[in-house]
Amino acid sequence: MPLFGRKKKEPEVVVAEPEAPQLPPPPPTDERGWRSMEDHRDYLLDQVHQLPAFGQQILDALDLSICEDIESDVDLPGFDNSAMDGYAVHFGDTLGAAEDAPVTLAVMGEIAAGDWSDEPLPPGTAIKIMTGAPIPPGADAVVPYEATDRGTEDVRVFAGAREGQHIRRRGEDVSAGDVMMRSGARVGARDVGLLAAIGVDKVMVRPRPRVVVLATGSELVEPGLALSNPAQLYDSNSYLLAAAARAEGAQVFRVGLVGDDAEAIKQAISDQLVRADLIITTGGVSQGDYDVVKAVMPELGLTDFCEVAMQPGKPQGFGLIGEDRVPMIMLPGNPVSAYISFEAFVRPVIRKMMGVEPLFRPQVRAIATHLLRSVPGKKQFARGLVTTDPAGRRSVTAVGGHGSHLVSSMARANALIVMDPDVDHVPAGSHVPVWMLDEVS
Ligand SMILES: Nc1nc2c(c(=O)[nH]1)N[C@H]1C(S)=C(S)[C@@H](COP(=O)(O)OP(=O)(O)OC[C@H]3O[C@@H](n4cnc5c(N)ncnc54)[C@H](O)[C@@H]3O)O[C@H]1N2
Ligand code: MOO
Repeated sequence: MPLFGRKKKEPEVVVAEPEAPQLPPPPPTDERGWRSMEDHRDYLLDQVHQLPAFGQQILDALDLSICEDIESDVDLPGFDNSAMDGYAVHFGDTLGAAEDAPVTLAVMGEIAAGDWSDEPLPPGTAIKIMTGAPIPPGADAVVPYEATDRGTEDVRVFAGAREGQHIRRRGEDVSAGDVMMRSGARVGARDVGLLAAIGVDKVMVRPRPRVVVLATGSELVEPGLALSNPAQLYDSNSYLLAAAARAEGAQVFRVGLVGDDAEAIKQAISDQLVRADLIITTGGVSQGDYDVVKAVMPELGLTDFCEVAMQPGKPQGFGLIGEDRVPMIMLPGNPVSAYISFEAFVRPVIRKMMGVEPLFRPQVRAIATHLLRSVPGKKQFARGLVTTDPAGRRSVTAVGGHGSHLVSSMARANALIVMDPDVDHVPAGSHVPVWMLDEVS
């Protein structure tokens, strides 16, 4: 065979199939195939991100998380000024003044709040001064009107003044360069006042997440309308979740109801993607023949349906939906399950998006007023009513039963009693962990 006539073999080019996008590997499960509440929560938190900060007018920044340290450019007060309506004087001129031995001083004029003059106050004289007006050079005390005869040409002073009395000093409240707010703090009403006082009109904050809330279920009816048969019921979940999300600071769009119809659900979710940072649905995530959410959502994005070792709230769904991978949390339909799932999963997600700490409800301890029973193998969330005695000791009483449909006892509760999967009961008089639902954090 001619040496040079042999054709070199072309190396075979192997083109790798592009990998289909996937959610990160889910957390481990137990022998029943269930995950822990904490693992599922952390799995969701890992897949959502803080929203980018933007400049917001201070009043509209209320309740949002600030993303910059705010240093004051100014002193507060910005100048020495009077704390009283009265007369600025040299305190030495008033020594020994008394009701029966007044000191008389010539009045040089008047200074109102907002007036400014470099003119020093001559010794032996006084000048009328209003609250907030600048102290003239040389003056070192203010005598309030009540200790004078309120004279306009001359004034009689009936009490000796102390050096510096009723003078508010420049910088005694804030010095230029002081840090007023730290990045990560939540802007409260008093912060808004302080920001305005130092002349700041806009701050960098994380926005309110736009949260779309949608209920699924053909049996549901909008409150205010008539039920057309006894098997129908009012949609309470979308209101409950919308209210809970709004209370956390989200900008909520409550879309309302969609029936158990695959096309209608796909259409409704697709329509909402454009305005959502987070979508929350309820219903249709369990094993039922009409649990359509679970069936159709994989067509719209990356999804994860699972069972969590908790009660209520066992069936859960999560997705990153559409081209923009909008996070979607699909909660169970039972109203108590939906709410407890909100507390366990949605609230921390909203807080992460807003950059608000702490992400989780602080777990505090309360004394059980009676025997509490739990279902071992699941983290149990019972509805509780916590009372606090004058010494600050909390006691908790369960309200209602464990049923996930008991909405009235949920409304009466102010706490969730948390019993870990290894707990089957808590004796009366023992401490039990609770999440306080109405405390602002
Ligand atoms: N065979 C099984 N059945 C069920 C299981 C299971 O593991 N195997 N899990 C149960 C658990 S736990 C829960 S929680 C529910 C969750 O079911 P879905 O998410 O599919 O919810 P639905 O079936 O749509 O509704 C359940 C229940 O809640 C009422 N509901 C629904 N939406 C609303 C609303 N917006 N407002 C008020 N009430 C609502 C609905 O009428 C049903 O009564 O599944 C169990 N079944
Ligand atoms: O988890 Mo279901 O939420 O037990 O009623």
